[in-house]
Amino acid sequence: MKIAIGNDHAGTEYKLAIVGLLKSMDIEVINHGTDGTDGVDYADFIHPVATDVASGEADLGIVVCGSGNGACMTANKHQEIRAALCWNKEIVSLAREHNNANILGLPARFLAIPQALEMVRTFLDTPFEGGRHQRRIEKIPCY
Ligand SMILES: O=C(CO)[C@H](O)[C@H](O)[C@H](O)COP(=O)(O)O
Repeated sequence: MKIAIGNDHAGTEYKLAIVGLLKSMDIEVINHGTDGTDGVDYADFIHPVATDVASGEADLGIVVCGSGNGACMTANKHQEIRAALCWNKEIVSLAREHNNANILGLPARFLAIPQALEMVRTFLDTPFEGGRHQRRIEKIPCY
């Protein structure tokens, strides 16, 4: 499995913790985020994640910014992307089971790091249910 990850300055500490978790699981990581804490513009670091997931270069993506909104809004501009802004592991499960989310969006300023790591594990472990949800997600990119 290969994961693309991106973040702005608000998400750096979280991104580094997530990369550590993924590497401990022998998961390959493509790091498109800033590794610093100087202010940057999230879109510059999130579009490459969405491009990797959309092209199949990465299996899934993870994006992190302060609220998670800017990161998800950016990723969701790509037709093939379903980026889900999540704030607990139950929402993450639903984002995978019902929405087949291919990018997890995390709001760093509203999560503790252990909680974010648990959400990442849930994102990776939870399969899409298909069925009625397949029909529904096929209607998302129509407009
Ligand atoms: O873009 C965002 C909001 O959707 C992110 O939360 C950013 O991380 C945030 O706006 C950064 O804010 P800052 O005041 O420039 O640190």
